[in-house]
Amino acid sequence: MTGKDSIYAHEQTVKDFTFDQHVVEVFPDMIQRSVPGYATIVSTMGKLAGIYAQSNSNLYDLGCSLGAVTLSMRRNIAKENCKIIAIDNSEAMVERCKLHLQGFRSDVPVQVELGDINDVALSNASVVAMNFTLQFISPEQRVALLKKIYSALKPGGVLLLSEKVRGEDDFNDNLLIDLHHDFKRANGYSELEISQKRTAIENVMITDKLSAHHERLNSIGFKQVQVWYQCFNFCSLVAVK
Ligand SMILES: Nc1ncnc2c1ncn2[C@@H]1O[C@H](C[S@+](CC[C@H]([NH3+])C(=O)[O-])CC(=O)[O-])[C@@H](O)[C@H]1O
Ligand SMILES: O=C(O)C(=O)Cc1ccccc1
Repeated sequence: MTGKDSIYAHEQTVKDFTFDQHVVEVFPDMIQRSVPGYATIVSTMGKLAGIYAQSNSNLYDLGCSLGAVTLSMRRNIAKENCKIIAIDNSEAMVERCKLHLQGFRSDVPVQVELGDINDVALSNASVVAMNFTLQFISPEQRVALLKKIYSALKPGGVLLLSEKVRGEDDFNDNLLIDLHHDFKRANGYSELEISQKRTAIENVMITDKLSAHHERLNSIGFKQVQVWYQCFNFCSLVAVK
């Protein structure tokens, strides 16, 4: 059903990256070959959701794409009366996500919604997952979104946040970028693909330093902020209310 990512294989006038139908068609291959440890991150976010899920609460997957984290969380929820709400603002993603989820059975209800996570209301949450989504939110909207998430979380609830990060200084940023590009080369991406993709995401994906994530989450009120995964510039952390 889905194919190999060759979106930037041919020289082109590179436009800003969007999550359109072409991207949907190759998304599983793209993310797997672009994010070191993606499968581990998704499965571990499911396990963490299983640990932190509370009975009679909502679990959110914000920027759900094809629902990988939703499926992983759903496999691990053992508490009663939990509901997963998966939200994405790409119509193409949401449509494919709904089809994808129909292929699996579970007693945990899932609601897939088309919406901008900056605008949707969140409530009664024990788990909020954002797997590589915050980096696509404009920097000036990030604090407001994280405050909204914090308010929606029940005591003891968690934010599961994965992000591509900027190195702490220029030298280390370039080191992480070089190591990531080696990873992409090893996964079959050409120099042209790597460089054109970099141009495409330049204006739409603004990364923060890991230290900035810590500072922002602490200042919003999260009690424990723990990085549980890092490979090159890809991190995942758990922040408890
Ligand atoms: N304002 C917004 N509102 C809602 N969705 C948004 C917004 N901005 C971007 N998105 C959505 O966030 C997703 C980011 S991909 C997440 C991978 C997934 N979590 C996974 O575990 O496979 C990461 C990547 O491809 O780098 C896309 O589907 C966007 O449409
Ligand atoms: O494709 C890349 O090289 C990226 O760095 C983009 C990216 C970042 C985080 C998750 C998925 C894709």
